[in-house]
Amino acid sequence: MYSSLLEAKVVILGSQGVGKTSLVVRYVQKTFSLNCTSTIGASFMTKKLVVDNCKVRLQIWDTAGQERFRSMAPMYYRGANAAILVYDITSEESFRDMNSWVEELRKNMTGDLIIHVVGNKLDLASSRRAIPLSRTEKYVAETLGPEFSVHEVSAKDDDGIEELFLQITRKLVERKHEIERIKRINAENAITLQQLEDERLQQAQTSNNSSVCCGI
Ligand SMILES: Nc1nc2c(ncn2[C@@H]2O[C@H](COP(=O)(O)OP(=O)(O)OP(=O)(O)O)[C@@H](O)[C@H]2O)c(=O)[nH]1
Repeated sequence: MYSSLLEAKVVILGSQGVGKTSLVVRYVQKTFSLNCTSTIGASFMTKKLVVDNCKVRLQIWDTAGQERFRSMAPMYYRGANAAILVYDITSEESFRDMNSWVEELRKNMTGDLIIHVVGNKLDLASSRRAIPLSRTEKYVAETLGPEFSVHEVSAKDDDGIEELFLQITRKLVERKHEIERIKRINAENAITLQQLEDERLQQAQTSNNSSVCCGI
């Protein structure tokens, strides 16, 4: 018997071609393709799992890495409980880009956001590695602090992906009460905003009606 259900939002960010879609598809559908099409805007997949006696439903948002979609990203990371920042271990540029995501999230999100930095394409490490793991670990420790985690994974070889999502889910379950409290506040705020909007529309209608009366 499970104690409860936790619904949480996880967003995947990173530059074009680092393997964000491949990572999500590998985790949720257990498949991999070398011929993925580039993501347009964003899409999401759902994954259900049980961790520490808690049923969890992860809503995983896969965002587009192309520069032309960058300005849309806040729409997708808003309300996220965890973010996976992906770079490609064979690409210096994608590593630098990951840093810009860190800065953007720090500016726009609260400290509650769980952030995991992920170097993908570990299967290419022996032939084409450009970013040593020690460099990422140093960067994360100095920039984000010791509570942030670093992983190297391969969507192609299904290496490290289950472990990545398991670690994130464990943290989400630990913070379950806080996540539910924030959700309740957001829902209440949404109701208040709706009430304000209804009142505004009602007032506008009343004044329209009265101006019609005056005009007669
Ligand atoms: N060797 C190797 N190739 C990978 C791996 N993951 C993804 N790829 C390949 O990298 C390319 C890009 O993968 P995608 O998953 O589309 O990358 P993305 O980050 O979602 O790209 P955008 O949607 O354009 O942002 C594809 O050809 C994948 O097959 C991996 O772990 N190893």
